[in-house]
Amino acid sequence: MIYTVTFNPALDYVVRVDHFALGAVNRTKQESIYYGGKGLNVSAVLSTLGYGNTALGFVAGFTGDEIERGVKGLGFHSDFIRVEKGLSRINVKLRSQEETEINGMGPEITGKDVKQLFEKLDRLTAGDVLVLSGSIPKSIDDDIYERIMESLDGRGVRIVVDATKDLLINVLPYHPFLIKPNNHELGEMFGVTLHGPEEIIDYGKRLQEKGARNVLISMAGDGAILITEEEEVFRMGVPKGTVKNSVGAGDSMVAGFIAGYLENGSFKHALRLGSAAGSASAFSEGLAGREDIMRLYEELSKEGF
Ligand SMILES: Nc1ncnc2c1ncn2[C@@H]1O[C@H](COP(=O)(O)OP(=O)(O)O)[C@@H](O)[C@H]1O
Ligand SMILES: O=P(O)(O)OC[C@H]1O[C@](O)(COP(=O)(O)O)[C@@H](O)[C@@H]1O
Repeated sequence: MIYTVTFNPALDYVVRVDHFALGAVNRTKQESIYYGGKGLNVSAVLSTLGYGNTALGFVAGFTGDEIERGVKGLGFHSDFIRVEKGLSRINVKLRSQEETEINGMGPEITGKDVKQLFEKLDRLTAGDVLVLSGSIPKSIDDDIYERIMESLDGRGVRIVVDATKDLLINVLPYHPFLIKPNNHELGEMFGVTLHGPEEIIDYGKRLQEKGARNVLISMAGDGAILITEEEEVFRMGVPKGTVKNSVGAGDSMVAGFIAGYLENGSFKHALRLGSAAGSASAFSEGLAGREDIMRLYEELSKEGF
């Protein structure tokens, strides 16, 4: 089975404003709401690609009710824990001259709530895949992903972590199967700004030295670099297309990578399917559909990637 965990699900409120002006009244030209949060996006794209999975996580308040109701239509099974204090987030994604995001804090999760999550995770067995994705609410210590990995250590569960800073650094000694920082997040972890592929590969390898098995570094419109546990380095470009909304591109890439790897165990195929899914979502208003992903997969193959 594949499980995803989203500590901080969200309603993504995507608004388009012509020439956004700070400190003035702006009016939207277009607005949409999506069910978001990194793990939920991974769950949705996995199910689009034919991989059934269960989304775990925490929801609260009326926004949490709506997330719980809405994801029922996205093709995966959900098993959320309802928490009492606070609200699930509404994350604002402002589309104007530039893409600006305001991501909320999320509800208050107690020790009792976290215990319930550990009970659910205790069902995982050898061969299962677990995706730990996204930020955590302020009420939780940033060793939580590490504690989850520690509790599953030795069970043969493949764990994928898509998080930033300490949340990610702390899990590395537990040998996650895959981590997916973007190039900016990779630089931030080491307090540097990275220029060019050589530096990115160098710093990616440092994460491997700290324990990660496979490191996938996404670089938005510049594609991605994969450093595998077999000491191979693959580079991937992007297909042609017009970006409509890049929210969820990284999550789609993670889902495509997992689906591709589970299909035949090939890292090259996983990277290509992950990249096709990432770009297909960047070229869509919401998350990508299967047809678009497969079309871009063929395009990347034809271009020799
Ligand atoms: N502007 C874009 N054009 C084409 N593909 C893109 C674009 N933005 C993202 N992608 C695809 O999605 C992947 C993940 O996007 P990225 O923005 O790096 O992730 P994140 O959202 O985690 O920061 C990229 O590696 C690329 O394959
Ligand atoms: O948990 P975080 O880091 O605040 O991110 C949450 C946001 O990430 C997203 O899952 C999108 O992530 P990506 O653009 O990195 O794929 C949004 O749906 C959500 O609003």
